[in-house]
Amino acid sequence: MKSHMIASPPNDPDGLLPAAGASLTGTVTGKLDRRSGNGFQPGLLLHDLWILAKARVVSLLVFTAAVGEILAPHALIHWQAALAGLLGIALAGGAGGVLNQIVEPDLDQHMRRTLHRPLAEGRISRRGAMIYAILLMSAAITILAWGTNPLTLVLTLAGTVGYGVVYTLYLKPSTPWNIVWGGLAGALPPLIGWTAITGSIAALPVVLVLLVFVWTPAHFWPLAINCRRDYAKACIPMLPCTHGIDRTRQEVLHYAVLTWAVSLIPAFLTGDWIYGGIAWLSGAWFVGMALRLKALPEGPEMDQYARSMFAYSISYLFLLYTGLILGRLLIG
Ligand code: HEM
Ligand SMILES: CC(C)=CCC/C(C)=C/CC/C(C)=C/COP(=O)(O)OP(=O)(O)O
Repeated sequence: MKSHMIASPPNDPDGLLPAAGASLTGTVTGKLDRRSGNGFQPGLLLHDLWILAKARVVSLLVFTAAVGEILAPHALIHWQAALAGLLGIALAGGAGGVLNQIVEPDLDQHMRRTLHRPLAEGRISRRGAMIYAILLMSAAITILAWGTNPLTLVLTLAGTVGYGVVYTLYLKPSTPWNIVWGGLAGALPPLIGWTAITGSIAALPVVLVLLVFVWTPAHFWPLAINCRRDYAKACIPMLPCTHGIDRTRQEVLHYAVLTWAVSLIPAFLTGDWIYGGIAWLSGAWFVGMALRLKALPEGPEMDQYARSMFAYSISYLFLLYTGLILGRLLIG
């Protein structure tokens, strides 16, 4: 199935990758885990369900959907559809995260970032996780069917299936461009938010989808550079493993510039100069980071900087979408 050669991992010299139990979403799991011999702990179960649903990632998905809703005409009048849309996306996004982890416990065990996840450590069974995914998805479908419209329901289902099935099962193990196409699922929420209110598609939310779509590679590949040895060990053909670090840094720069350019389109569409200013400045910083990442010699400093760029990518997307709301509130 794999047509891409994965470089064998060099001896791991770095204290750069997160320590065991210190994944971005797994820090607390690591701590709780050491107490898990003490019988059933509801707090631990709740935390595991939170991790399984990738709740922190989902929170940004929901935020981008909320911005799609706020930008739609007459959002306040349709507040019930707005609420149903956000709840549906949160539940369906969570189901996508659970499906992803049901497929990948073996892979997760090989990566320090993910080895303390509930399925990887066997605290939750595949069957239990599948029941959880079905419950989340059933709730999402019920709420979206009741409170929104068929287009919103179909787009949300496409997001869950696109991430939980197409990306996880087919793209991720087979091509280094997995996240470019897989990112489309995670890019849909601003459009889903818009359709929840209007029931139709328009240019502005499509540009907002394009924005998250082109942002995703520059969001993820710096982390993949940082975690490349673990990806190689797990035989996942991520770009730094198949095409090397230099090519990956070049692609990060391409996508950072593309994201900067696409981020300016909404300013032209809406005439919103507050957003335009925020997009220009925060995008220039992102491109600056990509340039510095490219210039650094390979080694611990570059690995550390790659992780900083990954962290900034999240703040950057949050800033852009906050800028869109600010502009709408202040300029109208
Ligand atoms: C295929 C597309 C994507 C890939 C491969 C990807 C990959 C990742 C990875 C591997 C992490 C680290 C998670 C962890 O350690 O548990 C992460 C974190 C994160 N991602 Fe993405 N991501 C993608 C799309 C998105 C999208 C579309 C959004 C939101 C719009 C997003 C928002 C976030 C956030 C907020 C975090 C931080 C989570 C935390 O702090 O725990 N990602 N991403
Ligand atoms: C509209 C809708 C419902 C969309 C759902 C889409 C969704 C949940 C996208 C999240 C993207 C994400 C967390 C990728 C992680 O990649 P990975 O799985 O390779 O990372 P990992 O190594 O941390 O598991």
